[in-house]
Amino acid sequence: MGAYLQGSLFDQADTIGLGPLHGVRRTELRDGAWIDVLSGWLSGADTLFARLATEVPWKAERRRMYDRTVQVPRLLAFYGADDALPHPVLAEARDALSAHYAAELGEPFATAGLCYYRDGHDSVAWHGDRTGRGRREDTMVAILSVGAPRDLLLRPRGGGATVRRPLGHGDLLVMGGSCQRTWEHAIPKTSRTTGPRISVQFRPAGVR
Ligand SMILES: O=C(O)CCC(=O)C(=O)O
Ligand SMILES: [Fe+2]
Repeated sequence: MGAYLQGSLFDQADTIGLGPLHGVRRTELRDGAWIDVLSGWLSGADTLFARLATEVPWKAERRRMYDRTVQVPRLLAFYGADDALPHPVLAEARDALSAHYAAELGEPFATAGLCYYRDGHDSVAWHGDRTGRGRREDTMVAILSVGAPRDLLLRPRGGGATVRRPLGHGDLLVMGGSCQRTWEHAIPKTSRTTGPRISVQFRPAGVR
């Protein structure tokens, strides 16, 4: 609670709305991967966090790990290309991203995956989004983060220095190029006191 209230000092706007995308800054990573970052793209992010936290039909999933099933350490929701998103600003965000990256991506963002990290025990382990075409082809995954910041870590698959970007309060990070094939990303657990965070990942059709 303390951390969440402290966080909200950074974003006291009540009105939920998106800024322009032209301030996005690209960082080239090795091996044909890159990330684009825009801090505070969405204003009213803490208000949106509260709406999503209560209104999204969150699912706690279990996954098979070798010979046992384990609880996935975050809550999940998935919206396919034809599903209505849980807040109109998310459709606006998806469409703005599709327009901004149209020439480079060659197709629109279509689906939205949502993750809810309730506290520092929630996390996502090192992975690439490689279930679909991201395994073979360059693509993009755009992440909009609301609520308290958590560190997104990226590291090259072949070994090398880790890149760390704290994301929360309406920040945008886009992973592009070969990022899902040649790099991995994670949201590590943290023992620091941290408020809850929700991330929204926009992906083209056939990328997971
Ligand atoms: O929460 C995030 O920012 C990352 C989530 C993620 O990597 C995924 O769901 O594939
Ligand atoms: Fe991912």
